[in-house]
Amino acid sequence: MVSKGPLLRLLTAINRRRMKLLMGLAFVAYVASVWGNFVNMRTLQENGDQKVESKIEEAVAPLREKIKDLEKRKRNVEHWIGHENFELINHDVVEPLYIEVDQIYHLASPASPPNYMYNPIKTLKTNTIGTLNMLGLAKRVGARLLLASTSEVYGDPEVHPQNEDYWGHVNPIGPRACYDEGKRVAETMCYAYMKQEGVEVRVARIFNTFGPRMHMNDGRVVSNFILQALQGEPLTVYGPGTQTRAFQYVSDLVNGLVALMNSNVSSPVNLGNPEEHTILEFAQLIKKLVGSGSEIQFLSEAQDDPQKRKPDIRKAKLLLGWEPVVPLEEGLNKAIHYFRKELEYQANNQYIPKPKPARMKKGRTRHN
Ligand SMILES: O=c1ccn([C@@H]2O[C@H](COP(=O)(O)OP(=O)(O)O[C@H]3OC[C@@H](O)[C@H](O)[C@H]3O)[C@@H](O)[C@H]2O)c(=O)[nH]1
Repeated sequence: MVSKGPLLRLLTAINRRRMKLLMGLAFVAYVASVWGNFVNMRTLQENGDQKVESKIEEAVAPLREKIKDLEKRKRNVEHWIGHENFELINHDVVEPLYIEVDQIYHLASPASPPNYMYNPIKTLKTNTIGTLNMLGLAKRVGARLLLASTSEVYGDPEVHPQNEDYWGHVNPIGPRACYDEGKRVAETMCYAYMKQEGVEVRVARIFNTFGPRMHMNDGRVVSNFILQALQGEPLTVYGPGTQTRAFQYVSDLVNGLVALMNSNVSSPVNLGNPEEHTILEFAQLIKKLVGSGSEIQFLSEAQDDPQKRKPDIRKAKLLLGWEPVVPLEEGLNKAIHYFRKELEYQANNQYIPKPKPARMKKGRTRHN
């Protein structure tokens, strides 16, 4: 999810050859995580079905779907492919990377709770070994590194709204810990490299963000509710829906990341929209904007789900001159439009297994 404006402005401002590699690296994150999921899926399918020959076709079908997912993710950057200053590199940040860059936007990591919990060890490796590799690269080539940290470093907060001085309230062995603690130690690594090696670091604590080009299976609340509302399915609220979140539109986030990268602020900065809603209010708003007759269904509460979250963005306003400008409903309408198109795209590009030909046995047709 990128906004053309600030990135293109940036392209012209910085050495073109090196910038090209930076752009590639920025997308490594996302390609690596999709690729990781693809490989996991392949391993699971191979292990689960190897004994039963007749099940192979069945096992391969979801894999084919996954390959299509990978292609779909490539659609997120297709408008950049062919641009003279853009290069897409397929690389897992858990492995060292040797390239020449000026700036590194280190965005690698799944960010959706069901995705980062799906393979917690890989989430930990990406945020720990991956961050060490990116810091090592920054040190070697003298690049500045921006870490995409998260509001989840505040855990289930006891301070509201959350400002950057708050140390957080995280369960270190809970289901979210792979991400929360992974990002916390990633921040620690940034400041160790800054103090010991003089690496220039920027740390953005990103609050809930949404927008076009999210994955249909992302699993976070915005995409879930919109897709459910568009398909007339119940909107699944976890727990009573009294927990709160504040959602920012993706272009605001991108502007904030670019402003932070090019600032002289090395301490962590919250980037988020402080307009806070309960999840139940949010479900009702999405139903209204979609014009959907879907029910609201209450499911059991997610373990360690933060009960309140709202960014204090005074620091970003003061030091970066940044604040979100896209109103929630305007952003949601853009996301609704995108997901409507994605559903149409999916309907027209589905993998449909070929029907098996009917076999003849003793003169009569047998259907399998
Ligand atoms: O279908 C759903 C999905 C989610 N929810 C609830 O909606 C709230 C928001 O859930 P999301 O999964 O969208 O995201 P969370 O706020 O839990 O985590 C996010 O925090 C900020 C970022 O760093 C990450 O994008 C992500 O970890 C939670 O209370 C969750 O329980 C539902 O009620 N129904």
